[in-house]
Amino acid sequence: DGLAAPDTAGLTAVLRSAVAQGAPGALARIDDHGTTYRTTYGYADRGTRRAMDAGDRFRVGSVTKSFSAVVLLQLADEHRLELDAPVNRYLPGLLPDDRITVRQVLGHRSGLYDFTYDMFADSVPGFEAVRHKVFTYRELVALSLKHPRTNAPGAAYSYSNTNFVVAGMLIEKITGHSVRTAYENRIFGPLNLQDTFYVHPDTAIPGAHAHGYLTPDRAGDPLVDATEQTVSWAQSAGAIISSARDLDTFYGALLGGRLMSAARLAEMERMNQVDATTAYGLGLRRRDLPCGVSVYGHTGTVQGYYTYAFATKDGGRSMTAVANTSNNGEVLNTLAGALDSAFCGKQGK
Ligand SMILES: CC1(C)S[C@@H]2[C@H](NC(=O)CCCC[C@H](NC(=O)C[NH3+])C(=O)[O-])C(=O)N2[C@H]1C(=O)[O-]
Repeated sequence: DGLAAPDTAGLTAVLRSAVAQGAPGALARIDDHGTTYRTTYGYADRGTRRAMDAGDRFRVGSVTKSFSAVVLLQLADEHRLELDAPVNRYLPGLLPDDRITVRQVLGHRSGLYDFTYDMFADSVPGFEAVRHKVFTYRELVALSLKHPRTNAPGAAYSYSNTNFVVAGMLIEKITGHSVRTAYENRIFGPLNLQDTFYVHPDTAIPGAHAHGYLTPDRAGDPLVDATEQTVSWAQSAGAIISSARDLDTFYGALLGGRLMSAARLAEMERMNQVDATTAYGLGLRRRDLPCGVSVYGHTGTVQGYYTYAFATKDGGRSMTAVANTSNNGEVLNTLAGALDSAFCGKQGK
């Protein structure tokens, strides 16, 4: 594939910087055509001072959106769903505009307002108010519909968690099962993702895991251990738990064409430009790196955890990097450097 060898020293330096900027710890794993690189820095648990381990499980946040999109694209392959059909064909009366289609929802082009803007305007109080709450999908959609749409259906890209709450409703309506069952039967099981779980509404992360620490809005206030939460505000938009090994396996299999037909994968990868270096398809981001390599995957931000999980277009090389803090823009930006180290090598410097 002509890629430069991964710059593992550079990758470790990225993690060290993230810790210097406020993350208690960080981890990264590269799977490159059968060769695995692992690196960690700092702590998984500030209380016990346990060191971060590359095998630690964590909350993946919006990386969940790729899993939800895969299930719906598989249903399209099975002729049980049409991407250009109105959402309201499958969920009559749910949305106030019959023109909003499944494809627009999966591409963040529906115009549905993102209810998390209000929910997390004040980061710590907003989190504490919902960390143990259990929402129904309809309650979350109702929070969105209190606001006008951000754009006419299909007219613009406007990222919104509401879209992937609707995706979860579509999965449950069309399959007749919970999203948990759909994820397990269609992705977790077939790919043997032994570190990957959908435990909503339980709050515990099974097995060895990194604690996640929410950075408060006010400088100097203490970090908040956000590890235990239902993530019910996100569910099919952000509640999956996984590991770097499993996310590398998932995006390697997805981009390697093992989870859906080539035609559906091409639709997932049909991108709308978001800014100079990123684009969005259907539950999938593309990031264009300085060395000319484009990688495909998703980012995740959930209280306590930042995730980058990306792979080359053929799935031959994948990388997952995680810092166990959130609400810290410096750390989020620094962690993006893991992509350059993993896919551009030393030339990425
Ligand atoms: C588009 C994103 C960045 S936001 C979206 C989703 N995460 C959320 O919607 C959580 C937002 C609040 C998280 C919280 N921030 C605040 O409370 C700020 N007041 C924090 O940092 O812990 C996810 O994950 N996506 C990211 C993605 O897709 O990369």
